[in-house]
Amino acid sequence: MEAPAAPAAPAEGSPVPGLYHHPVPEPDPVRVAEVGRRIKSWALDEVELYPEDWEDQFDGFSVGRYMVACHPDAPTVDHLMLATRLMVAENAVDDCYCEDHGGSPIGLGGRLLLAHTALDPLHTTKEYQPRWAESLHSDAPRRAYRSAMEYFHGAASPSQADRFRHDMARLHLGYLAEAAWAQTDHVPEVWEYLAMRQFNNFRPCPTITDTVGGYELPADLHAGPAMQRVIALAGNATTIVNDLYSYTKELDSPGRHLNLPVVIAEREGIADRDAYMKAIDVHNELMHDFEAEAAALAAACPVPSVWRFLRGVAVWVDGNHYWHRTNTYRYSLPDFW
Ligand SMILES: CC(C)=CCC/C(C)=C(\C)COP(=O)(O)OP(=O)(O)O
Repeated sequence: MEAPAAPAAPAEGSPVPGLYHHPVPEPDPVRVAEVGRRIKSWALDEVELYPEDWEDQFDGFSVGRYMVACHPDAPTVDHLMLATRLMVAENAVDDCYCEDHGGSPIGLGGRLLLAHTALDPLHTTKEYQPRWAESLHSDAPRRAYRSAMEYFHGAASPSQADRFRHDMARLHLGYLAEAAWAQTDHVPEVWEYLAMRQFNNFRPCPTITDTVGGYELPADLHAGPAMQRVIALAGNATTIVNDLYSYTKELDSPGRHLNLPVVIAEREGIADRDAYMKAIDVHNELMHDFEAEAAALAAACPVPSVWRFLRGVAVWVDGNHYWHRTNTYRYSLPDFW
């Protein structure tokens, strides 16, 4: 039995002015602490995720607060841990293969494909199978994906696991397009950037909301075009939130890092501030469309698992905004107001 939550002190951080969003209740501090304790033990003892000197960054990521805010309906901390391990593993791949911690666009396709086999296993001959199995222990991203997926399989149905693998393949495709453009120093048109970011996207996180909530949205209801549109709009809004909150972090990082305001400024020839404001408008339109389409789907399909899933996605969207707003260790707003 979990102890009742003490009232949490409100977290700091200001929202992007003019950004359409919904505030969320402060995440249960007892759950946040327990998820934080368990994820550290998993990262250090089970998958040897990071060296000691990355500990501050791991703590600064505040993944416990993130996942508790995004999944308030998780029946237990074990359910929350499914999402938390995957979130940490996804960020390990992004950091170690693509970005901050030794990542590079060069050779990314090979690294991502081999890591993807930790989620979608190789089926091959007896001679080659053991070499592949060993490879899953050979670096931190693969150890993390392998272990997080093993736990996920313990709770997800086959179709929920397959949905997740499909979303991860989409994510890896998005990473590859971003890397290809970085290699050739290409700035895409705004719509092309938005297409890339629909794949290099938070989508794999909200779409596990039913597994984390301990129920299942049946595969055919997930696959319907109206549900697919709702999920895509939600994923796109959450990902533009990341572009807006991480704008200054990305400007400070070496080289040119594409994000929506940067691409709008460059391709539409407008000032940085105006481009940032336009990116806010893009986000707000996506959010309004997401909410309108989700409401229409809920009205057209009065099935309890559909309603709960749509609510779970909406709550994930709000929790994601909360985490970006309050993560002042990682993000700060530009001086545009
Ligand atoms: C957790 C997950 C599935 C992430 C995949 C996509 C991703 C890394 C983001 C949407 C975050 O984008 P970015 O790499 O730009 O993040 P930071 O700005 O470094 O926080």
